[in-house]
Amino acid sequence: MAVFTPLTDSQVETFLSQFDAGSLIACKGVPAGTENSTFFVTTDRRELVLTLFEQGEHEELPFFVELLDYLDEHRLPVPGPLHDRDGIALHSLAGKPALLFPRLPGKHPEAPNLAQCRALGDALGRMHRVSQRFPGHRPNPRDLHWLLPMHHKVLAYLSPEDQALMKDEVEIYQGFFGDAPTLPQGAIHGDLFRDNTLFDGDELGGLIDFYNGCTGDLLFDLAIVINDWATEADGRLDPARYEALLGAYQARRPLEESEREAWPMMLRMTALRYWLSRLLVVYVDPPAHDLTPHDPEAFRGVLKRRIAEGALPLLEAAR
Ligand SMILES: Nc1ncnc2c1ncn2[C@@H]1O[C@H](COP(=O)(O)OP(=O)(O)OP(=O)(O)O)[C@@H](O)[C@H]1O
Ligand SMILES: N[C@@H](CCO)C(=O)O
Repeated sequence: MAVFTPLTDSQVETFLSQFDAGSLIACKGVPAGTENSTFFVTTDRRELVLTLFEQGEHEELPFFVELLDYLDEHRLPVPGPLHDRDGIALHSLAGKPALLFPRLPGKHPEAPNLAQCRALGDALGRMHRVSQRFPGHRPNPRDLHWLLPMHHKVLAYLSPEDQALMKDEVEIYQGFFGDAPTLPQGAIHGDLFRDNTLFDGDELGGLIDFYNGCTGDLLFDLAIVINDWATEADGRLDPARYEALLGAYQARRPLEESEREAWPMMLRMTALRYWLSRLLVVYVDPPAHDLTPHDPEAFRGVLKRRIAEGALPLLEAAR
């Protein structure tokens, strides 16, 4: 159930007629996704994805279009939005902002193998190389500046032990990142979980769902990826997936010394970022629809592991 706004064929036909993308054969709502209405659209020329933006800050949509255009121009595997005959990508449909994308091949990897981890590390490394020159700007909405005020909102729902854990951690990040040198900056995906990628076998079909995209620490993106892609259900890092992903990443963009120093702390901070965002969904701001929220406990577990065990060693870049 991720069609919050149903569309008629005639609405979609009129919408499509503005683009050079062929005429409508079929339009089917996509059940996955929790935030936007997504449709798979088949025309006589190609397969497309139509997204209606149901929530979020619509004034930020031009940033996402610019970012996807930029990455697409640099040959990254992302769905570059289609522009109409006047060069405009962002439209309105059924009263909602709408974008049309190419449909990328593949499905989300549930248990990624090493080849898939290498492919993802390679793509993210390439993306971060070019994204450092991306001219757009959108401050990271989920960095330490967000953790500081937001963690107070969930404390009342936590056990005394978890309250202490969360408060202590946020204080440690403040001390650490407050004194640390600025880390390499650029445009980041901001939520590159397995379900925001598509794989056709071992081949990466694409990175999707850039609506957490922003500019900030590149290392933040990489830590989110490791905490999802190279982590067991009990929060433990999987050494083989960790090395495959980081080796491929660093072959494209070797980490700088400042990043290597910040790495264990960044893994902790991004684990807490998801523990907190998931707690907020469960207790503070539940969505109107009845989809099962993601489990906050999983990221509490990741955080506790990272605190107890640190990061695995960061090998030198494979050259
Ligand atoms: N360009 C694309 N090519 C192929 N499939 C796509 C594309 N964009 C989206 N999808 C499919 O549609 C689903 C929902 O899209 P998306 O993740 O953008 O929605 P969402 O509502 O923002 O979801 P989320 O809960 O992940 O934030 C994806 O899981 C994927 O299966
Ligand atoms: N990737 C997020 C949900 C979408 O923002 C999570 O796993 O909590």
